[in-house]
Amino acid sequence: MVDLTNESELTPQLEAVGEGRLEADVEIERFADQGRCIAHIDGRVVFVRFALPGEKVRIRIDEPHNRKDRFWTAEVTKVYEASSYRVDPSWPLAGPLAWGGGVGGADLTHVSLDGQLVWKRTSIEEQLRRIGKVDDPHVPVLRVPQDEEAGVGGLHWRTRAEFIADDLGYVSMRRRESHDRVRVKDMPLASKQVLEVAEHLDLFNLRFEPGDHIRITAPEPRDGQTSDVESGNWALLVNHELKEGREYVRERVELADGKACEYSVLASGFWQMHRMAPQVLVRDVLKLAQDFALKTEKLSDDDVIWDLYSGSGLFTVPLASRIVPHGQVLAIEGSQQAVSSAVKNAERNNVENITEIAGDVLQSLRHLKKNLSELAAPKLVVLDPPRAGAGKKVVEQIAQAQTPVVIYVSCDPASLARDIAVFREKGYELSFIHAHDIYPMTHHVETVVVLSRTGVNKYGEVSFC
Ligand SMILES: C[S@@+](CC[C@H](N)C(=O)[O-])C[C@H]1O[C@@H](n2cnc3c(N)ncnc32)[C@H](O)[C@@H]1O
Repeated sequence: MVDLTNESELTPQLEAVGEGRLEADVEIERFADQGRCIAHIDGRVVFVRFALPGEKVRIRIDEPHNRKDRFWTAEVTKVYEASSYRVDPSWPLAGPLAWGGGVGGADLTHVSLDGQLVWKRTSIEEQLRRIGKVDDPHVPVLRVPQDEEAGVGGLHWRTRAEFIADDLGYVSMRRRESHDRVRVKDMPLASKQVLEVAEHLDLFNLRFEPGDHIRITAPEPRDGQTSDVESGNWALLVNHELKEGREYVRERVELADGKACEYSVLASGFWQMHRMAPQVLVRDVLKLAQDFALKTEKLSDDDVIWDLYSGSGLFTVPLASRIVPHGQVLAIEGSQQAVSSAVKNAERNNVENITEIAGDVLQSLRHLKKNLSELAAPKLVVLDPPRAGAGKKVVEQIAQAQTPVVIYVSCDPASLARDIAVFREKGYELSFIHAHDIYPMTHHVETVVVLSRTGVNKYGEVSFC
């Protein structure tokens, strides 16, 4: 540990400020991962929260700070010279601890919406260069329609909001670096529909058992649906058990052709969180499937598509009905409950050309040739893995199946870059990439990529109007 009583251990940059705390004045150098930026103290890297490149700031080093650590982590306490991207925290409670914040969930709350796009673009490009070995990547990051509007400003996008009950049983959130739970009476990232449901339930004044996990799920109403809370299309879950509302909520995704797919989704399960994300991502996948697979004749409408990590069938249903209406979609998903929803969602949309497998993607693909050989040679693979990515072995299975086109939807640029590196080793080229800011106010971002067998149009032009 750094001996705070020993002057020689405190370099000129470091200052002991009482209660075992160390502070320093630093210049912030560049963006790093996890919503942090990089500074240096005496040659040691420090990852700083709530900073921006080019700023001069005072930071407090997180404890414990061991002399032997290769790097430290820290948080801004004071800004001397601000970046042009700095704004007052849009949600102060999620801002720096020193300014009365400390609850998680909005680590870019100090960054303007434009600055957030720059941050995310830089971070994806950096991972692609460093891990994916992609030369000179250009990754446009698109803002979701309506996120910039007055009264929204990057807030109110979560259709699922989660809390914990404090010692008195009130709805609260955990404060970083402590066991404190801070009672909350608002959640600025929650969609307006979630907040309406919270008001209807008087949620922020209810008492739960201390430590209870509380979740509200409330799909954003779409055209033709009532926005009335009385419609009952929402759920209050405590410790994953339904307390009020519905076990399954209805979600409607409007497609570019003016029609819509209807889904029934387990309120406690996975669904794309941003109120517009399902629509934005489905439209992307369909458009990219058309432009990179159908139009290039790599795929015909009677071919096979794999939809891996398929959840409740968000992509499976429109792929089956719009892209291969005379072929088959093989969907593989690990959660049995999500697969049950997906089967019902296919029926709900009158789609019959889907084969669902409940199981681990890698294991299922390994057994495919033996059990379902007619589905073993897909002309298009769509995959949307969890944060850890698909991994080398899954990528190898896709490559072994001689798949000409792959559409990869990713919520983590680092694992995406790792998987892209493997695809490239196996002869695929990055044909298209862009990203959507479906997690404003956080460092998270959703990237959509097309990989095709070498020779297919690199960085092909696709117009998403
Ligand atoms: C990012 S979600 C995507 C779901 C769906 N594509 C959607 O957009 O609604 C990832 C999904 O992968 C599933 N999953 C995670 N690991 C898996 C594995 N090893 N094998 C199969 N499914 C897995 C999760 O249950 C989850 O539904």
